[in-house]
Amino acid sequence: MNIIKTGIEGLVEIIPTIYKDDRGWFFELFREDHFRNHGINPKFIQDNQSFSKKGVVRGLHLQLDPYAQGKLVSVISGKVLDVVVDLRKGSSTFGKVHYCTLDSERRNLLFVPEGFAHGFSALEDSIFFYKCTNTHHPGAEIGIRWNDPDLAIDWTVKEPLLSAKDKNHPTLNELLIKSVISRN
Ligand SMILES: Cc1cn([C@H]2C[C@H](O)[C@@H](COP(=O)(O)OP(=O)(O)O[C@H]3O[C@@H](C)C(=O)[C@@H](O)[C@H]3O)O2)c(=O)[nH]c1=O
Repeated sequence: MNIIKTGIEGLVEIIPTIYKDDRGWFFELFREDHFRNHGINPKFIQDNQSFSKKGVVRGLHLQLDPYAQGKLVSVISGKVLDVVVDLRKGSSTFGKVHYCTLDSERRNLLFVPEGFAHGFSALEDSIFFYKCTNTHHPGAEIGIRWNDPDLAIDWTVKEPLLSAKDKNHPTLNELLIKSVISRN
């Protein structure tokens, strides 16, 4: 397992070692001790799976404190473009967007710390799997508009299929003005 730093503190990509033999293959999806060696100590308490048809965009989502969720995200089948935005109060990379393609050949994973908005676009029909450090609290959930002009995220899909909820989120700037999110 190779844990690679991104340009954003605490956000790491994990490249597992895949052991192949005549029966098939094996890999370690999560190792607490390996994460700890990199100064990351997530305590996962919920696992989720979703299936998305090619062209679906889910996001951008986050839960506010005290229900913030760190997420270890991956795909079981298919390929997605995973997108995160650092919205941690006081972060030197506040507002920075990070892209990571997750695919079921490399079986790479992204660990997204608490305080990031998260979303993905399905580049193929994909089963998405993620571990969370907090349980689902709908009352603490907020969303940011997928096509926020300031974030200008390139989801690489032409006409995304979105949930009704995801079509109507405010922009990051609107959330900053209302102090739902603060930079400092
Ligand atoms: C996220 C979630 C949803 N649900 C229910 C609520 C709803 O009826 C149905 C679908 O929910 P959503 O439309 O919010 O699902 P989805 O759009 O897949 O939401 C997810 O998107 C990605 C990008 C994330 O980062 C996740 O944290 C989560 O917000 O599932 C749960 O029961 N538990 C959960 O943990």
